Amino acid sequence: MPTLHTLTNDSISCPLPDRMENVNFYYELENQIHPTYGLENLGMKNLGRVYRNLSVPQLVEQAIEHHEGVLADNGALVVETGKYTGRSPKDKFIVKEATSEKEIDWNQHNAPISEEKFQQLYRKVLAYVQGKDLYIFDGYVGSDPNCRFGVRVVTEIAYHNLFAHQLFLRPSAIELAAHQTDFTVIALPGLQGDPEDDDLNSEAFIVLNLAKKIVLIGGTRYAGEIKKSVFSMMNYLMTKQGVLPMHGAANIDKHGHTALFFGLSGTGKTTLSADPKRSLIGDDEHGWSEDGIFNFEGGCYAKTIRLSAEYEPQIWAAIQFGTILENVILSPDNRLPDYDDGRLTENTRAAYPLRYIPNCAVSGMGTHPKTIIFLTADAFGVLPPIAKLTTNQAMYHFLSGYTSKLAGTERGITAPQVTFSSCFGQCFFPLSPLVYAQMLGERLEQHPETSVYLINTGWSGGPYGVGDRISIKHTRAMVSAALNGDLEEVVFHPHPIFQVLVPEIVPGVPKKILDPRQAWQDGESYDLQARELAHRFVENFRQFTTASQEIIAAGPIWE
Ligand SMILES: Nc1ncnc2c1ncn2[C@@H]1O[C@H](COP(=O)(O)OP(=O)(O)O)[C@@H](O)[C@H]1O
Ligand SMILES: C=C(OP(=O)(O)O)C(=O)O
Ligand SMILES: [Mn+2]
Repeated sequence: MPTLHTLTNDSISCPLPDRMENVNFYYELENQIHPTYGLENLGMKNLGRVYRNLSVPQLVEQAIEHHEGVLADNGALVVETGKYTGRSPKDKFIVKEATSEKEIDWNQHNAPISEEKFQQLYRKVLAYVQGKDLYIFDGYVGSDPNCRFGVRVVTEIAYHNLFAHQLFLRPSAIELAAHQTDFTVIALPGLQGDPEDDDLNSEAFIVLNLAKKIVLIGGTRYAGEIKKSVFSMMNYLMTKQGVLPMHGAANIDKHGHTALFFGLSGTGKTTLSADPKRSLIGDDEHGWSEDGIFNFEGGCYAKTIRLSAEYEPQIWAAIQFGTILENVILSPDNRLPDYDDGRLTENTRAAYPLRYIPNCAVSGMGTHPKTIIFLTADAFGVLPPIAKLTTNQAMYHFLSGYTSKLAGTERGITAPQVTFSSCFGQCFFPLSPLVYAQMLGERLEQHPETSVYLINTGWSGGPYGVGDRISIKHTRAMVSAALNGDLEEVVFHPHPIFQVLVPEIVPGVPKKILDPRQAWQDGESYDLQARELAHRFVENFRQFTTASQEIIAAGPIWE
């Protein structure tokens, strides 16, 4: 009996014997049975089966058939990513060629690789895929129809294709038939690079070729690399369209007021933007154009460590059939996820489409933001949990990007590590932070009604190890107050060191928490720690030699 998937001779319009002499016919026939969907244009030959835009159930079936994962009792597909359970920034490279050489801000985040080494790696890719089954996802990034790019994601494993299907924008049948690729991601976790021969840092590689519009990923199964390399590509391409690309979440209320939440990984973009009182536009990557803001993606990638139905009910409920759970441990008793188990990593993740969040903004678009929130996880525990920023302070803090890298998201980070990450995500931005900062400045000038807040979702009452992480409950109360106008009548006082404006009261938040000095047992230790952080801010800001005096003066007072 033929299996469901096998085409029989009967299903081919012309029976074989009459066309035996026609060599082309065999090619066509082969192509009908095993279509390659244009992969030969990438130089890929002698492939196995190529699947394009399979449905969610088909991809889940394939993943299970190939032992990539198992189903949890809540319906999610649970996979393990092996050695790499987070992003590996040291393994990311940008090909240095005539154009990128001039445009890219070459620094520790944007490391170069030669064109020659890229070609060599590409030849390895072509050799590696021979005889292999591959999955294609053809879709889009950019929810604004005027600002979208066709993306093709070619993957070796089914769950990576499901990830692309859930995270990016899916085409309708008509769009799929006319799909054009603007850039391509090829993810082959089984292909390991050779650090010496290929000029890499390890066996893992994420190589962006901006000129050829190709991303090569190998040696790592962590799906976040697919998402964030597409983001890096967007952060390069969008500026050319006059769109400010942003590492931030967005949601909108019923009056059409949009809020943006900038923040480095782990600071709370996904958690706080999923708010039952507001419609989620997107949890991670947006563009700000002349018309308003729009999501680049069509799905979310939430952290699930210690996830609770009480504090993150929407994310909890989004974990269902079609969702991918990465590195989450299943309880052997009931096959339900044990979100408290960080045995494989602290960076356990759930990937699901936006529409799994009730009341989401399906268009993925919003108005010009009324409120902008910069999220920071302060491991020193000295920044106020909420403060209002003047425009110059907003520019200062956007360029500084002070926060902590939290455990797990990046390889090698096991405890909060203080960092200054410009634009709250410097590792994803190929151009100089000044380019993005200038675009933000222009927008803030055009929209003077926009309020900007700095919210510390990190520590309070002492540094990491001594103080506690501010509770989600209190942070949510502060976010709500900032978004629903509750703070408009409140009196603000400038912080003596950081100068940012601290509100006297926030409904639902104890006064003691609002003043960070009061939250510490010993005020003098607080002052010392706060001054140390202020010093770091000032030292870090020295790199921005072209920033205006007003912006420089908006930073913390150190002497
Ligand atoms: N006060 C807080 N605000 C936001 N998130 C918090 C807070 N305290 C703890 N968390 C936890 O921190 C993590 C924030 O992660 P996430 O929202 O995914 O960050 P991002 O999307 O910015 O990478 C979640 O695991 C959340 O449960
Ligand atoms: C996927 C990531 O994004 P975030 O943690 O910002 O949600 C990441 O940084 O790897
Ligand atoms: Mn997130």
